[in-house]
Amino acid sequence: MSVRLTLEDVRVELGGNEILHGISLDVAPGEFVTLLGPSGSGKTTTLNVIAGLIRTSGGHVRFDGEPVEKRPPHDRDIGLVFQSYALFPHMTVGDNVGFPLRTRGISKGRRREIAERMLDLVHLPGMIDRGVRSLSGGQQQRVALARALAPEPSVLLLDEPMAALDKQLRETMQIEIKRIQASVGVTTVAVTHDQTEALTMSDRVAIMRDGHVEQLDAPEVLYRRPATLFAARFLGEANLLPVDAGRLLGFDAEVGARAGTAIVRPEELTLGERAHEQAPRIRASVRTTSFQGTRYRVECVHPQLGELVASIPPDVAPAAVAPGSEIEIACAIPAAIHVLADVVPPAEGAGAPSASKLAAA
Ligand SMILES: Nc1ncnc2c1ncn2[C@@H]1O[C@H](COP(=O)(O)OP(=O)(O)OP(=O)(O)O)[C@@H](O)[C@H]1O
Repeated sequence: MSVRLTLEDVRVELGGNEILHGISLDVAPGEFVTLLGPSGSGKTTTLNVIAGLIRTSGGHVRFDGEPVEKRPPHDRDIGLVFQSYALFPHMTVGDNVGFPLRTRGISKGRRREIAERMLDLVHLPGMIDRGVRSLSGGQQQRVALARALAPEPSVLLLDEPMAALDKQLRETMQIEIKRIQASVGVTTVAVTHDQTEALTMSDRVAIMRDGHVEQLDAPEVLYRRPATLFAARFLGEANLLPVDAGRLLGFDAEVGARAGTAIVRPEELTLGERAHEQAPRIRASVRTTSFQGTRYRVECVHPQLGELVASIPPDVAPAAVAPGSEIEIACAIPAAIHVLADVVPPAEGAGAPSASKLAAA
């Protein structure tokens, strides 16, 4: 039932401007791919192209190799879940879930049967006769998902499905959606600008930037081996440190490239006393420390490297990482640091913040 979804060099023009500049994506049957990127990078436009709601000006959209770009939305066999659930408020839960089956001429009895099965799947058993107005936001979102899945679509599209939920509920629903998607095995593309959400739900994440895909990879690969500075900074925090003549500046340690930018994640830095004797180290002064439950996030400043962020296990004495103190920061395994060869670190690296995280837009 689930299909291979392929976008080949897809271009879109809106209002005289090219918005998508050649998007290529290959989503395997049953795979969950999330489009992640800042506001305006083209995530929603890409999703709308797959749904058939926006016309392409070039390239192809294929389901199992078959071009579908000329097919209207209702002829594409797609399930859609939006941020604003778009449930029919005057209908019962069951009628909402069964709605897409009505237009396919499926009998009332059969619709009820399918709706019951779908409501079990989304963990809302016994809710079939409830009015949707009486449901919480999270429950409404489950109904929207049940409705999208009821016709057994070839492709499921999720557009910021969690945006209207509070943080705790969002985290529960991310795991729930992943569970439901995996059990149904439907090819899925989701849009989000929440990196945790992308990491939690997806088999692979496409980082989008200015109407193109910057990198498409498994979350672990994106985090450990980002292909560009943009990808490194968009997903998680990164200390971007210059590498010159094969050595990591400041730490004076040998790394795996002659010149470029080292992507040093906060957890790759630790307190000197916790590292092995030979680990290269620097002295830095602590600017701010925040306790985050499982780690201390320590922001410090080094005269040559600028601002650095280290993630320290929570069992250190708070005084050891107190703001204003001078600490020793070690880089435990310099050889394991990912270096973008021949990529010049951004100018802000010199004496200014080098640890950066693009705010989720
Ligand atoms: N109908 C339109 N006419 C002209 N430009 C448009 C239209 N719709 C979107 N755009 C532009 O296309 C670009 C991509 O928009 P899109 O909504 O796909 O981005 P996005 O990554 O989903 O952003 P967000 O996270 O804010 O939803 C933006 O610069 C936007 O201004």
